[in-house]
Amino acid sequence: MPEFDNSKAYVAQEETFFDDGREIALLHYVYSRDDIEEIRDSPERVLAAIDEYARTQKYLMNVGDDKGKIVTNLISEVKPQTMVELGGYIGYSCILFANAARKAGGKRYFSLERNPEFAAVISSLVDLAGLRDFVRVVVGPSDACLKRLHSKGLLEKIDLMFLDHYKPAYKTDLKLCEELKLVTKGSVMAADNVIKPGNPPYLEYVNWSVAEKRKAVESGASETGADARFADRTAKQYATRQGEEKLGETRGNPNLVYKSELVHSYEPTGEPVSRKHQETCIECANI
Ligand SMILES: C[S@@+](CC[C@H](N)C(=O)[O-])C[C@H]1O[C@@H](n2cnc3c(N)ncnc32)[C@H](O)[C@@H]1O
Repeated sequence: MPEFDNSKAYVAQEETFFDDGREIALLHYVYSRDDIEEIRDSPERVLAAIDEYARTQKYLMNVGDDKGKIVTNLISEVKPQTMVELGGYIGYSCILFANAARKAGGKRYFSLERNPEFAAVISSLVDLAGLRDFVRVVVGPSDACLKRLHSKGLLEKIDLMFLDHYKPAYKTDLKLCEELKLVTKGSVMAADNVIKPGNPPYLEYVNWSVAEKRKAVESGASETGADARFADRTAKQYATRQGEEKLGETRGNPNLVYKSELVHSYEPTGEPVSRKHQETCIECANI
């Protein structure tokens, strides 16, 4: 893996690192730039302006340039007609991946974001980037959004899904997509942060055999709360706004088998201390 280029590092992630007004401050930062007219309709320049904010003002929990490349490479390979992301935040991954998916001949990019304020920021920046006709920003909890899009016939199959939202919901949302037949043969999943901070239930699930999954279904084990293996900080990351998280109970489709690959990369800060922890991974799983 090449060394991290420190000149592009985001500022450090402090104790409070989102939902303190910085998302709206980002909008003011972008729209008050002298070069706003040159940025308009250019996804690359909008991304550069977001990166500049996160490098000079405040940290943003974006996928960033390095990990982003893993997914844009996957988009070139998979050429998804329909791509879905779970967790849009301020729209960085949305603009980066929707631009790549549109270039690869795709039809639609759905960005699912629960926080309505963040969703409004995504919409504004997507519009600025000239991607309004390609991207649909959907506001609400991912499971409810997926069910609604499916029941309205707006989403029938997911070719590529980027999971980057509430970590304990990765597994339950994947199972929901299986159950609704949104994820089926040929679908590819790219899951962020599966090693740091880690996602044991998701990794376990995509690596289980059909027999192991059937056994879990038969045991009828309940999954309505965060798995005990998650650190409190991760399980309660959005608790200030959401209170206690309730996960949907889903059976999934135990007959699907995933091929998995772990890809190492860097957080946009280029930090932390030891090399091992510096490496974060995107889990790419396809059926
Ligand atoms: C790490 S950020 C996403 C970053 C974004 N993918 C990027 O790289 O630019 C996680 C986002 O997921 C959202 N989120 C958390 N739980 C969610 C849920 N259950 N459904 C939808 N969005 C959720 C949070 O509000 C937050 O904006």
